[in-house]
Amino acid sequence: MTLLDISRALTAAHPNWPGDAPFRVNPGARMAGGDSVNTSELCTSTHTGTHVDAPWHYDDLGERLDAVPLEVYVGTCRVLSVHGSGMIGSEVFGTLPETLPSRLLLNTGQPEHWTVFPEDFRTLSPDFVREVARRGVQLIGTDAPSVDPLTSKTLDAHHACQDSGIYILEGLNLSAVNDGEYELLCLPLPLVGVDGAPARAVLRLL
Ligand SMILES: Nc1ccccc1C(=O)C[C@H](N)C(=O)O
Ligand SMILES: [Zn+2]
Ligand SMILES: [Zn+2]
Repeated sequence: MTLLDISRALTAAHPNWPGDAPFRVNPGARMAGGDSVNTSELCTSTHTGTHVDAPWHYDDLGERLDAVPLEVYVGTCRVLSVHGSGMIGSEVFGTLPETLPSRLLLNTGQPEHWTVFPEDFRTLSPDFVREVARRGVQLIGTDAPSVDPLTSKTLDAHHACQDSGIYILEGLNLSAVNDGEYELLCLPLPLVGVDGAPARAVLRLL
């Protein structure tokens, strides 16, 4: 079985959403220092690297992560390249079939590694979100750090997703993936009561 890892490697140098707590793996016990094992202490924003958003991230009355069914993140998906700049809108509808699998992963051309946080990335127009929902999508994934622009305060694409019954997966690494249909296996950390969580996401060839 071949698995394509589409998660971002989390290194000490992984850049963060501006203002969030920096990603850190601090040393705990060290065998080199006489301890019986090696351990580490993890410090991370829930929105670092490849991660899912729970609706509570952008809606104070929205579901927390533990209320989101895992089935959302596992199953057939389509990977679609939408390289370019600015908002993704109605111009891509013509290239899409009338019926889409439940999961749509957007390859906007982000590189495998971020050395600095990409402040200018492709985002989604609410019209795009509503139209792919109509065609059957229930999860949108993107290789960008967000579905809305960095400075957005209204988070229109996030809310359009919630209104259309679509969940959100962000910060994928699709740099080595061809367009097509795959099985997505994405499992967020089992954190309770939170707004989102880092996830390991892989694609299985169908
Ligand atoms: N940490 C933040 C602080 C302020 C504003 C947004 C964020 C985000 O994490 C955005 C994000 N990755 C998103 O879910 O779209
Ligand atoms: Zn997020
Ligand atoms: Zn988001």
